[in-house]
Amino acid sequence: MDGLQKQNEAGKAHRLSAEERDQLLPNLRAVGWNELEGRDAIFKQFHFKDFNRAFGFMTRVALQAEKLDHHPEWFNVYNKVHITLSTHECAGLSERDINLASFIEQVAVSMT
Ligand SMILES: C[C@H](O)[C@H](O)[C@H]1CNC2=NC(N)=NC(=O)C2=N1
Repeated sequence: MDGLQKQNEAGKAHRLSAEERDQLLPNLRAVGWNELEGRDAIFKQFHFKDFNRAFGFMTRVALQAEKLDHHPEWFNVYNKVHITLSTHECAGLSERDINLASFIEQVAVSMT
């Protein structure tokens, strides 16, 4: 299945409404995700024990990102991984970002 088919199946992404944000963001805020200023995106910094853990985490996230056809913007130095999530298609935060962030949290918990 190609990216376009997957996107059509998933439907077109829409920017989350204020009500959707009120419902979906508190859980992520509680575990350290924050909205960026000046851009409709969410951001979190992860710290691992060492590079092996950080890169193992990134590998697992990368495989899922490819499956979802939704990819993180990220930055890694040694044991730190900084992640920004946003949706190009709607130029802002969509449910796809919330879903990927939730998956990332599960992986992070299993790596620490
Ligand atoms: C053509 C391709 O399906 C799109 O560009 C996908 C790929 N990965 C993506 N990742 C993210 N974070 N946002 C997107 O809108 C997005 N779109």
